[in-house]
Amino acid sequence: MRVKICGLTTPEGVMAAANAGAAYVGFVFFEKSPRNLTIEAARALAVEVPLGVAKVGLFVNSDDAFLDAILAAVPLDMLQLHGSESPERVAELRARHGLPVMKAIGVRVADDLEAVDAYATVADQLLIDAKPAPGADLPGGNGLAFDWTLLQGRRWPVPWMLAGGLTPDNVARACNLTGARQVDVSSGVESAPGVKDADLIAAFTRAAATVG
Ligand SMILES: O=C(O)c1ccccc1N[C@@H]1O[C@H](COP(=O)(O)O)[C@@H](O)[C@H]1O
Repeated sequence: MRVKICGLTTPEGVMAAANAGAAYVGFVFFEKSPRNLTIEAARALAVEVPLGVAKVGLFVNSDDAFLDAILAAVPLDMLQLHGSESPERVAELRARHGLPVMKAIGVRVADDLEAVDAYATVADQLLIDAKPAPGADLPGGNGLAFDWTLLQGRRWPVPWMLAGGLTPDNVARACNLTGARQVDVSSGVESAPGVKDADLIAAFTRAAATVG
């Protein structure tokens, strides 16, 4: 089981994630998020991440200038695209930056899964998240789960991660229901929006590790 702890904002949070065995740490570059980082803050965190833990940058419909500025300063290992980027834009960014790209797709009903196939041919990984409520400020990071049974029997040709409303209490059940072998969490390991809790991070990775 591989765990991504997203929305880290402090060195303590980064170390809590690494010590708990996270395979990925996520840094958010989206102004509306309570987890948004400046370039300087992100760089200071990224250089402290232990070797072997992948540093993922989360972007929402970012333009080239913004991505260029971040990537010139912050040593990221993967791009997470969490907006309405088209399959063509995913392919373009993957080629332009030479980094693996993980495309997030929001799901509320079975029909939402139709979009996944188009991205499976251009992205290195897929992230299946809950679709936010209409008018929500954030396209993710809302602590909102979806009906996990929608994923039963689904297979894609690239690795995928499950996200959306995961917590230490529900992550094992979510994985057992969906077959997920990678999970991403933000709100579920926080004591308040944007404030990561080391005990919840450890509890989350422990719970994920119980999945057979
Ligand atoms: O974490 C954020 O602030 C965020 C902002 C904009 C888009 C996505 C964001 N987070 C991602 O959302 C999912 C689910 O998060 P949660 O566990 O339900 O809070 C996850 O993939 C985060 O990486």
